[in-house]
Amino acid sequence: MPAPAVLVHDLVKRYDGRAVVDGVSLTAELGAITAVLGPNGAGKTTTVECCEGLRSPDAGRVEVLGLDPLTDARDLRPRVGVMLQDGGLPTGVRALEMLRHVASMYARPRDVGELTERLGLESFARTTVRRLSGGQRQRLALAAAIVGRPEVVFLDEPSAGMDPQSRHAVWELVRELRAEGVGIVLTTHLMDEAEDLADHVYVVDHGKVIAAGATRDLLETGADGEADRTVRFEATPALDLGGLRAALAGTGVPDGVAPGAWAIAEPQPGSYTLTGPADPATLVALTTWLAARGVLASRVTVGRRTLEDVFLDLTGRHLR
Ligand SMILES: Nc1ncnc2c1ncn2[C@@H]1O[C@H](COP(=O)(O)OP(=O)(O)OP(=O)(O)O)[C@@H](O)[C@H]1O
Repeated sequence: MPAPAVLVHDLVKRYDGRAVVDGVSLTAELGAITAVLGPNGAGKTTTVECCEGLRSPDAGRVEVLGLDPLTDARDLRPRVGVMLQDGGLPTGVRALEMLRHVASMYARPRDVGELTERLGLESFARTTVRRLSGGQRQRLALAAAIVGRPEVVFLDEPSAGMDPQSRHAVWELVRELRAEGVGIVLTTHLMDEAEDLADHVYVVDHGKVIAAGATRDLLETGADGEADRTVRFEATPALDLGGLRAALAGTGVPDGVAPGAWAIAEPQPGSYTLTGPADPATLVALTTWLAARGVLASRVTVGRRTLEDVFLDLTGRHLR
């Protein structure tokens, strides 16, 4: 069996005695998109930089294509593409010149013209890197990361600062790389980016993996491991949750259930979750109770978690 694209086992990285990566383990396969999702400062970039050979771990093991990013750096260089968060590009050269130069360093580069068109680089091809906008720099950095046909690509916040059109062009290209068998690891704090793109997600918080799995499983499984039937809705803040709990008693199972069977929470002002034996009568009871108070709920969903919900359920905090 070929080695996975990336294998991280019990990685620890400390700065000034503080573990900013604290025992992270993850596997990213070839031909798949793996997202490392978490809020700012969670340790995503540090983890990925250890995989890129840019930082040395304090403990744990990191392998890329079965090799050590530090001691096998020379072997890995032509096989791995890296897009750094700040672009990491030389600033004095023109955009297209730089891309051509990078392409010339590889044995079998992609067609620079085609890549330029796909990522909309023509409009700033002759502009020096220093004068590019953040989004333009990101697109150029992506082109430079993949022009050498790498087997593994690391993308750190790939669509940060991009307009929606560029973002979709980037996502499209990333999906194509996957279809070609490339292993893609991306860090992001954008839950829609992870949901739309990733086959596997690792949710990281305070240097630890707090949830991991196939994206679909994470979204469909509740905190208790059963199929998620949590009812979520938004409405005016500070509703009387005791009153709502009483109204819901008697819905949910044929013989009725005790009020205590429902866990009702308002994790953020105006955002509510009802966890319990949801059935069709639950929604009737909920909306009837709200209507009696003149409250119009929005975003009423049943069992449709987003990655934001996953994070909120686990930490009680929003991702951003
Ligand atoms: N060279 C460094 N020296 C000291 N602390 C650092 C260094 N690099 C990162 N940190 C700290 O480590 C923590 C994790 O940073 P990291 O960049 O890995 O997080 P992140 O999840 O990628 O966040 P972001 O999305 O903001 O980049 C942060 O608290 C950061 O301030």
